[in-house]
Amino acid sequence: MQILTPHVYWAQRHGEIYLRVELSDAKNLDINVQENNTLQFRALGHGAKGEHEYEFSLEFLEPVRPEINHKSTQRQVDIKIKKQEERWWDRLTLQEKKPVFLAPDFDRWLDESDAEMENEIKLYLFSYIFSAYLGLKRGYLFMYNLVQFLGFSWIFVNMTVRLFILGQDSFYDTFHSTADMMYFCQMMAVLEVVNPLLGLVKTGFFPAMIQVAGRNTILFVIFGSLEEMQNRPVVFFVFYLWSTIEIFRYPFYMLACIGTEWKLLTWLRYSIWIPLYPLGVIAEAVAVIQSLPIFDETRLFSLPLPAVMGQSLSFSCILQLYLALMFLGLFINFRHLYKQRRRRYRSRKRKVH
Ligand SMILES: CCCCCCCCCCCCC[C@@H](O)CC(=O)SCCNC(=O)CCNC(=O)[C@H](O)C(C)(C)COP(=O)(O)OP(=O)(O)OC[C@H]1O[C@@H](n2cnc3c(N)ncnc32)[C@H](O)[C@@H]1OP(=O)(O)O
Repeated sequence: MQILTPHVYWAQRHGEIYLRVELSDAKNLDINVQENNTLQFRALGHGAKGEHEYEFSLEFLEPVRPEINHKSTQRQVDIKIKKQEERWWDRLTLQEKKPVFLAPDFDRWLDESDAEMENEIKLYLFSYIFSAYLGLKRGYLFMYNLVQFLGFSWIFVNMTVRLFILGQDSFYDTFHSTADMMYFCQMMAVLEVVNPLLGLVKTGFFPAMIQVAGRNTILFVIFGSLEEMQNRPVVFFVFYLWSTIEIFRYPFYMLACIGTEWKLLTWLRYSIWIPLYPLGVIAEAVAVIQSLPIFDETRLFSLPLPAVMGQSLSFSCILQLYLALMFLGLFINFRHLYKQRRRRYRSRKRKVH
């Protein structure tokens, strides 16, 4: 079979070369850049001389990257090649005389200043979109933190006022007076697991997951589903410890969203977890332990077992396993928060010197 050369049209930008090969329904494409910076093209297709094998080679003026992007359509083969260095070329090939099969692709053609203008427009658009994204992200995070701050502040103030007015009696109806708001805040807190997954915040996924899953187990499974637990003093201690940290953490994040920092607030965010976290886990553990006999008695959430193994597995067995997990979770998050604290104060010291 006779080997022919197709018509090839070219255009460039600062970073890439575009080739349009006039071959319809091209098959068996073999396109590569060889070590001598030469593009080798071979394909079977329908060109100016009908259905044939067509081939050509082009030695480029300057080095190009070996990887090639190409697409064969019913009408043509489009090839995109990246230049090794982003620079405008005076011509396409090393040889000064233009190969006869090669011509400018006027559909894509731009001269150097037009290409620069195109780059500037792209850059402008990119920075516009990027700053719009940053604005949206900041707005969303600010609103999220504000809503959580207001929610937890409401819980904290409500509990504090009731404690002052009713004294120890307030321990017994914490759940009925604050549970709706706590449900709302803790459901919203699921976004704290989603945010790092979407790359919106730098928080680690696992520490956030442990925090949210841990609290929601206590709130929805232990307190929410067992009426017998709802008027116990342990609810007061759990809710009070949770809201105490959050009324400092969320305003700290809000200020970070607008690029501000209050030293005292930062210190509180990165310090009060040291006593609060272990106390929180102890309070949560007490709640779990108190719920065990209730789950045994009511058989709520018990898992049916095959007849040979007995009637059913009490949910309290799963909660006993969860108790061990809680201390593992405490260890992981304590270490995480300790590292965050060190990172924060070490980087501050470095900036001062
Ligand atoms: C795998 C299955 C697990 C199953 C779970 C079973 C185990 C259960 C164990 C449960 C134990 C939990 C007990 C707990 O519930 C008890 C208590 O809470 S008691 C009260 C005391 N608690 C605390 O002090 C913990 C408070 N919580 C947290 O601090 C966070 O939730 C935590 C994820 C633990 C850590 O926070 P983070 O990693 O986010 O640290 P940073 O604050 O330093 O943030 C890092 C950077 O991200 C930016 N960021 C983060 N979030 C936001 C936001 N919402 N808006 C804006 N910016 C945000 C932040 O500014 C930092 O940026 P930069 O580094 O630039 O400063």
